[in-house]
Amino acid sequence: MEKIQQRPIEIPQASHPLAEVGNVTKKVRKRILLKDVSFAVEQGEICGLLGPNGAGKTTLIRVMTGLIRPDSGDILIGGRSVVREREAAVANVGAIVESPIFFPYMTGRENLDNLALLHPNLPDRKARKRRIEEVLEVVRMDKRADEKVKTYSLGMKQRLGIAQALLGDPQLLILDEPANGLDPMGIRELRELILKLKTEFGKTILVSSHLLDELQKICDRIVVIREGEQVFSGSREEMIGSSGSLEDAFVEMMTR
Ligand SMILES: Nc1ncnc2c1ncn2[C@@H]1O[C@H](COP(=O)(O)OP(=O)(O)OP(=O)(O)O)[C@@H](O)[C@H]1O
Repeated sequence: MEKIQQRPIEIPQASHPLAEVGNVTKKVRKRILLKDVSFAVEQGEICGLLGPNGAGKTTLIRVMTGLIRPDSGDILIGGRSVVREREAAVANVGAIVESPIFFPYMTGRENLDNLALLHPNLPDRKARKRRIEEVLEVVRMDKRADEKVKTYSLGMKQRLGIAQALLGDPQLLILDEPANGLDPMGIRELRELILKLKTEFGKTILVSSHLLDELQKICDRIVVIREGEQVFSGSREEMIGSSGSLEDAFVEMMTR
């Protein structure tokens, strides 16, 4: 039988990459949603994913979390292939893709209890209970955990979403537009939480947002996509360059 020749996947070199996106292409019917996207996120970094509406950010996140398969290319998380060994690769990922969904008539703790049942590394009740208390404390929801989710503010729901993403103690957190709809206090709390997850808990975080001021405050690395194509990947300083701010650099990049 003739062997199918596969193009080698070119993964950019970084010193300790935790997530490596290599030549990812995704099509739906004839439409190309992602075209040859490649970048790496190093251990302990916060990477901002930017792009105008419809650029393909959520699609990329869905591919990275194994929710949809790329047509070509692959993603390695901690060296495991999302395409070939999906379960092992995504065991190391916690994500909020679009809005986190909870049962509104159950309390925050009850919702986490339900979700913790799905985690292979939380096999017994005692381990689940301990982990739920830990994550509630990390996101500062421990005092409100016994109230029904329907009474929570959007900021509290987002924090509970992050608690859910942390249940399996993943190295990589992927947050798709977590600041959407939050008020200034909620945005500040979210920023402090994301920075705490990096500095105190050593998490690596990929976060998409349209709030460029926020991304400028928290990100080490920036990836920009437009119409499915990666137009930039580099440090925050390289992106800002002489523009003065991430917003100015982004607008210049989009209007070039
Ligand atoms: N299953 C699908 N079938 C066809 N088109 C799709 C599908 N999923 C996404 N798209 C299209 O792909 C493009 C990229 O969508 P995506 O949601 O990834 O963009 P985005 O960068 O996250 O946008 P936004 O900033 O508005 O959230 C959009 O034009 C969208 O309509």
